[in-house]
Amino acid sequence: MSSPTVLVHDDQALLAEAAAARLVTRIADAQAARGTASVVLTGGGVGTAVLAALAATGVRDAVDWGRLDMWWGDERFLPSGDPERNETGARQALLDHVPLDPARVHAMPAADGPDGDDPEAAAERYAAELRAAAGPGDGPVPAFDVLMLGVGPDAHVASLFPELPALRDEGAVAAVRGAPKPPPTRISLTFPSLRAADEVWLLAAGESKAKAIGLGLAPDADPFHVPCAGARGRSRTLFLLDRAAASELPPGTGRVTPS
Ligand SMILES: O=C1O[C@H](COP(=O)(O)O)[C@@H](O)[C@H](O)[C@H]1O
Repeated sequence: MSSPTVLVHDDQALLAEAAAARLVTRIADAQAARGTASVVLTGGGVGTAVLAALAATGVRDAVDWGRLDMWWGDERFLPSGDPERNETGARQALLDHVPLDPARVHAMPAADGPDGDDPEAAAERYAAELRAAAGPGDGPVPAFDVLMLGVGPDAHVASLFPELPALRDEGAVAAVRGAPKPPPTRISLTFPSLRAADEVWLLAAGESKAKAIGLGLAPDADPFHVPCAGARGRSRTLFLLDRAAASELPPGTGRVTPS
């Protein structure tokens, strides 16, 4: 697992634009090297802003959208098209505006999907889809090129909330019940799946995230209590922050301030 690097931008708008530009480069590099790329999307304010920034930038044409797999780190277990679903936000912000191959858009099952209102079965279905896409050298999930995560004020990432059993789930995908943030029922990649990504990017903006980010970067943080401390990429972990979210970093945290 990689140690985090912290990058601080002036505000959320700049953070979203910079992350979008970074994402284009990372996808284009992977496609140049292997012919294909895979990205894991997040819901939440900054995650959706990054997708909207990507849709708005001319350099989006540097991506071969037909050779990109899109996955999700978590989903609110609601009916298809519900405005609270992370998928709905991602489609509106980006996916409806670029020529993706629909077969490579791997949305998590909805509560009115093939498994009905059964999040455990839906989680197992998504795990099977991930397993089927994994390469020979991979584990139970593909080696994603980039996995993005929003960070909640309680330090949750994906739908891994502090002290819930999903944090200790050794499978690839967990059903989550009793989430403190609505809706209570969700589906989430587990820590082992998040850590399969080559690069993990944690995105946070605003003062309400400062404490969680500070705790997540503390050297002795326990991911069971501070989930964002447990999300790390194999090659690289980036904390992409705005100034407000970076206002409570632990003393001695190295940071890069590009703007
Ligand atoms: O519920 C969720 O929240 C987080 C963070 O959202 P934010 O609006 O506070 O940035 C998000 O990353 C996650 O995917 C989502 O399901």
